[in-house]
Amino acid sequence: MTAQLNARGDVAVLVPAAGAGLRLGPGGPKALRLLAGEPLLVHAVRRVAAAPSVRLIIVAAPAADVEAVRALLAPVAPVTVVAGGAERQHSVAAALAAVPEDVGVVLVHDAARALTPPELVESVAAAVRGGCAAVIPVLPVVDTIKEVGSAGAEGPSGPAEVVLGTVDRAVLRSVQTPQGFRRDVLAAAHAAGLAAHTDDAGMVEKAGIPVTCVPGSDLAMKITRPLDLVIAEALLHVA
Ligand SMILES: Nc1ccn([C@@H]2O[C@H](COP(=O)(O)OP(=O)(O)OP(=O)(O)O)[C@@H](O)[C@H]2O)c(=O)n1
Ligand SMILES: C[C@](O)(CO)[C@H](O)COP(=O)(O)O
Repeated sequence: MTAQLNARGDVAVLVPAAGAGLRLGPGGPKALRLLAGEPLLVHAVRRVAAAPSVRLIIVAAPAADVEAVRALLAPVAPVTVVAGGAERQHSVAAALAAVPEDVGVVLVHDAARALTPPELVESVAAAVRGGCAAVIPVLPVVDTIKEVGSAGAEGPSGPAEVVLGTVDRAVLRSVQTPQGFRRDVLAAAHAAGLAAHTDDAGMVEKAGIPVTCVPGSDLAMKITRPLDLVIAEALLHVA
């Protein structure tokens, strides 16, 4: 039975939280690493649960930690916890399988984006409700972006790279979560068994479905590397 948060909400939020966090360094699964004394997953779920549209939350936890994550989240919000998979998209598929048939809007949100404000959850959900099949929050790219290739020779720190070209950043966007979908659209993309993708919108896009952008939030940064934890701690007073 799927735990309900708010019976009047129309949105299920899937929270993939089963990643190892290799880029963050040693210290166990990333979603359980502490930020100001609380696991990232607790920060993330608390903010998702504060969004009025959210009827239920399904967390994909590391398989060995399912019971521990249930106990951890019980005081935070009513959530359903399932075992995640080897890749992010397997974790999302496991959580999607637990969504009841009568939920029409499904959001997928990284536990690693622990400070994402409830307002962003609402704006993505509203865009799906307003008729968009798939919705992603985006930010402009702030650095100059180069395409590189191998120079075919060894440099001081491994194979040397050379610049092949400069990409027009005006047409590029940095993509965040939550990503929102009509439930049938997300389910069809996962059922199609597409090749590996780093985000769900990529799977939907490959299926030929239009993906709509809405403004993202600096607070929805992904905690990926050690410096990101320091930045997130500094942001806590505004997030
Ligand atoms: N098998 C996986 C891999 C990732 N994730 C989740 O997907 C989100 C985004 O992934 P990322 O930030 O890249 O996390 P990790 O895969 O844990 O990081 P790394 O690549 O550094 O190991 C995270 O909330 C992570 O827990 C997941 O549920 N299952
Ligand atoms: C889904 C995502 O957060 C969009 O930016 C991102 O692709 C997930 O991170 P990963 O490092 O690619 O797994």
